[in-house]
Amino acid sequence: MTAVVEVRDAHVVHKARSGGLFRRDRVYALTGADLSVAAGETVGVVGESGCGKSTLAKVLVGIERPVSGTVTFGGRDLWAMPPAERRATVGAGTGLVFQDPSTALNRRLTVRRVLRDPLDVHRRGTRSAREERVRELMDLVGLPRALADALPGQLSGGQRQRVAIARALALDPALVVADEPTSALDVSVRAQILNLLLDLKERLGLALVFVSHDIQTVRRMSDRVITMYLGRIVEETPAGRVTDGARHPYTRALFSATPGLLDPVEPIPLTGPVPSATRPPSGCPFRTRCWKADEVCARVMPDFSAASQPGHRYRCHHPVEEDTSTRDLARQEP
Ligand SMILES: Nc1ncnc2c1ncn2[C@@H]1O[C@H](COP(=O)(O)OP(=O)(O)OP(=O)(O)O)[C@@H](O)[C@H]1O
Repeated sequence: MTAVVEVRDAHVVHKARSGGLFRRDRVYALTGADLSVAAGETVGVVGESGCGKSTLAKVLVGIERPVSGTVTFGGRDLWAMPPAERRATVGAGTGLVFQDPSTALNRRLTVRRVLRDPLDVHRRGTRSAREERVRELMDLVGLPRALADALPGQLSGGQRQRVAIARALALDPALVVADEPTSALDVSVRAQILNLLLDLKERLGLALVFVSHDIQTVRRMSDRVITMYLGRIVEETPAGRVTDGARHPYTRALFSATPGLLDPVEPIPLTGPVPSATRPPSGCPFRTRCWKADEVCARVMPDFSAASQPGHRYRCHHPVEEDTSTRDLARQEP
């Protein structure tokens, strides 16, 4: 499968926000990330708060520049392009759907204006072709055309998120990144928005990256699941295997703690806090909370190993045996 977007060995480092202990503290938001996403596939990204999910999302759509590493879009190095070309490539080639449509949409612009804006900026077609495209986009996301002149404040939360999705699709992007697209919505409309995203991915052949705290939803939505911990991708698992086939102890623990599994598994408790991203532990970052860690884990960050299934890889010195039930894992001494 040809990759729509490919990230290689990407590092993102921030200056710590004020309030950090030291003014020169650095936050290691993304460390050595490798990921590629192909047309027609959904890649889910999971991990606890602050592990770098949104940073990875921003790197994928070219709004965060890694301090090192490459981002290749449609086979071309994004950050080697002249700025105007990069803006055009990113603007037309990618769409980003944010968590909260109330803040992502300008309150003073009608639905029509919101959807026309990217078409105007990128000078797509004639005036009447743009009007036609607005109608097409509204149909695509299931918004009644009668709402074209409504302001965001006159819409429901679900309708606002449909507008945001339509705007992300306006220029026919190859890649859509949805960062927590349903967490600000009423539970009753979440499933509709998720189904809409999946349906659009199928119909338009999109590469879809789906970031969420809601692990169950990620599992259901995705073909592949990326597990992140303290800025690092620690496992990439075919979605059907994450509950009982994942090899990284952290992925197992994360998914075992998910309520609502069809086949409930014994929860593996995640003990202790996530260490600070300004001072990540040496070696494997998960070692301070891992029941399998030894002195090798404290010294060496493991490389990726391939699991028996294609598309499944993990970074761990002491991986969980394949298809071990979490019941057995939970019985092991921490
Ligand atoms: N602009 C910034 N300046 C300083 N630190 C930042 C900045 N943006 C992100 N960070 C830090 O980088 C790390 C990764 O943040 P990121 O938002 O990518 O995590 P996340 O997994 O998306 O978190 P959440 O699930 O809470 O949204 C965190 O420690 C965060 O505090």
